[in-house]
Amino acid sequence: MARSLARLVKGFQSITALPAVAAPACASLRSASLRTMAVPLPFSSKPRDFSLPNVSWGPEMLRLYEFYNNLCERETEGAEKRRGPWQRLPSYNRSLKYATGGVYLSKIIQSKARLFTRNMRNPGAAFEYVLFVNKEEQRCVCILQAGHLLEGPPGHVHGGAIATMIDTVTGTHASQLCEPVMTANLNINYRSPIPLGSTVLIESTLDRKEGKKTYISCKVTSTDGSKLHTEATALFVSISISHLLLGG
Ligand SMILES: CCCCCCCCCCCCCCCC(=O)SCCNC(=O)CCNC(=O)[C@H](O)C(C)(C)COP(=O)(O)OP(=O)(O)OC[C@H]1O[C@@H](n2cnc3c(N)ncnc32)[C@H](O)[C@@H]1OP(=O)(O)O
Repeated sequence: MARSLARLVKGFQSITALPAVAAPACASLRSASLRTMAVPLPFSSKPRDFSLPNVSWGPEMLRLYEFYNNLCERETEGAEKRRGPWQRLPSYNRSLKYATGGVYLSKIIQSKARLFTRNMRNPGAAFEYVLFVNKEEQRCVCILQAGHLLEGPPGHVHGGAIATMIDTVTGTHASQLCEPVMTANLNINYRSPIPLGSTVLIESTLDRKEGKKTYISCKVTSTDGSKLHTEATALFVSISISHLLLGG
């Protein structure tokens, strides 16, 4: 048990320590790099980074991706590239594979476990999103393109899917500030429906930290900011990895 705990902690550390990175800009995406980044090699040993553009991304998703991706690099006077204020967060669809030898879950469950928001094989069918974090401003921005399988009310995104994305964005933001954390409380006000297939912005800001507690606010808007779709507040509580293993 102690050995598997150590393996799990090491695994989680390696996942959360994965560097946030800037990716190539969109101009080149339409050509060679889109092909190489979007389509995972069938037998690649590298995990696929789901936050990179793929063929399903529409023009608005690509435009915003390019906008924030450009902010990930700052050009100095000597035309040198330096790290900018924003960082793109890579996103993978499984954590257990890299985290543990599998003591507390059956091998079958463990081998099949996938991150809820990254479990669709068809690009564009459900959650297409990329997160950028600005550590100086303690802000996080997610660009979401909501696919046709997320329908709730006819032609619009399901409230549970919106809640999932808010939890994902605020949770990722909180774990950037003080990892690991779990959602203790999530309050959501749905203000206007999100059309299926549309691209929206999900912005998360740190309200305050009090010991083990991290309070975060979040809003979902149209990409030009003119329409407020959803507002939320969330509380995250810092946990130890054994909390997950021993069932809280
Ligand atoms: C792990 C790393 C993975 C990395 C891989 C990356 C993967 C890619 C990222 C994707 C990101 C997805 C992010 C999804 C994040 C989830 O969805 S998590 C899943 C949903 N959440 C849960 O299942 C949590 C279930 N609840 C629990 O486990 C426990 O209740 C909690 C939340 C950990 C709290 O534990 P606890 O023992 O009650 O904590 P305790 O020390 O008693 O309380 C601490 C403080 O919090 C307060 N508090 C606790 N609960 C509440 C509450 N509900 N309301 C108000 N206050 C509360 C207490 O009053 C206390 O306050 P103070 O007395 O200190 O002032």
